Amino acid sequence: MAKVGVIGAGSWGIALAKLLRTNGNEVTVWSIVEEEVAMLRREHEHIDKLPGVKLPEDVLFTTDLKEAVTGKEFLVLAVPSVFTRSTAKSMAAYVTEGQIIVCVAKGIEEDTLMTISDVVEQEIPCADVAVMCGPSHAEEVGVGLPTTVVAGAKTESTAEKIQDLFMNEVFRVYTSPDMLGMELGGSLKNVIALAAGMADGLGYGDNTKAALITRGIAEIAGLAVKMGAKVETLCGLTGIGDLIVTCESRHSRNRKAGMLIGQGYTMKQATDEVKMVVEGIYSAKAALALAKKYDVELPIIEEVNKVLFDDKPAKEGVKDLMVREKRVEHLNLKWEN
Ligand SMILES: NC(=O)c1ccc[n+]([C@@H]2O[C@H](COP(=O)([O-])OP(=O)(O)OC[C@H]3O[C@@H](n4cnc5c(N)ncnc54)[C@H](O)[C@@H]3O)[C@@H](O)[C@H]2O)c1
Ligand SMILES: O=P(O)(O)OC[C@H](O)CO
Repeated sequence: MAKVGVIGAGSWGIALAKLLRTNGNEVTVWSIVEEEVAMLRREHEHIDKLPGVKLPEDVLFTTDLKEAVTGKEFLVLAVPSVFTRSTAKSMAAYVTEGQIIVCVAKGIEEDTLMTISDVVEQEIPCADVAVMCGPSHAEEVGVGLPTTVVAGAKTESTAEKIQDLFMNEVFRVYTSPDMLGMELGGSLKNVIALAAGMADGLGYGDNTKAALITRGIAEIAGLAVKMGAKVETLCGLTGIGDLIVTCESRHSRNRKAGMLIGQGYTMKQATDEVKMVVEGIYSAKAALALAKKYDVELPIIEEVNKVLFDDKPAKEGVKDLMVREKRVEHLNLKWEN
């Protein structure tokens, strides 16, 4: 049994807090939002973001970051990516050497183009910073449906500690040394999910969706591998696995936002309707900036940016993808004759 602080009380933080308590750990959940903590103390349930998922009565809730961080062997950082730096900065005063921080948010910092784990490491250099991601919607983890994820860390021993902490008969955790590949897969899939949602909103079919998923992973892998990630990671749970779930699931926030945009909502109207964080909107610009920096073509992600930020109708975006200059499927495959 370990002492764990879950930092962030949105749907993912709450689902993981329940899982960690079920595994026998002592769990304290922190939120910056006072009303949220009051509601969680009263209801033992996040009635807005994860309704129907009751937390054991002995899970503690606090707005005091010092209380949530001090003396915990593991800190699970579950705030949306835009709040990662500010939250890590505030945590830094209380974190001590060797505490393991498991980053579970998915994003790329827009100004610096840094991954979440790099941001946390910059703000809290004494911590052992790791990541955990994969195809895992809070709504399903919260009710114990079989789920698989990957724990990535700089050392095998840390990855295995995280594996042991979270793993149970309905939550299978693999390990990986490729944190970069995991984080890029997890962040960039959200941008493709917006495109998949737009296709749904436009009334397009399964062929369109399959095309977006497969050409989407080709875009993600092309960029990620050029940045130093391993191709195996993009073929695994945190690459194609997470992309499939986010493009297909009724729980997907990014797909839902895209669908509403495809139906004619503005970006603001769509995110207001979804209510939970739509990370792909933040990662879209960062992805384009990375593509420029690493000289990689990202046609789907480029069109998503135009729809989100230049008011281009989604239908025109799809058409422009279809009539791009003709080409081979894989640039590295050549005819021998
Ligand atoms: N929900 C999922 O199924 C899921 C699964 C895997 C990964 N993730 C990732 O986890 C992260 C969190 O997602 P979520 O779905 O829990 O989000 P959410 O929208 O449900 O929750 C957001 C939470 O952030 C916190 N918050 C609000 N303002 C803040 C501030 N100024 N500073 C710090 N914290 C603040 C609050 O606790 C709020 O409830 C995202 O990066 C998401 O991609 C989510
Ligand atoms: O699928 P979404 O858009 O809800 O994103 C949340 C998580 O990244 C799912 O793995």
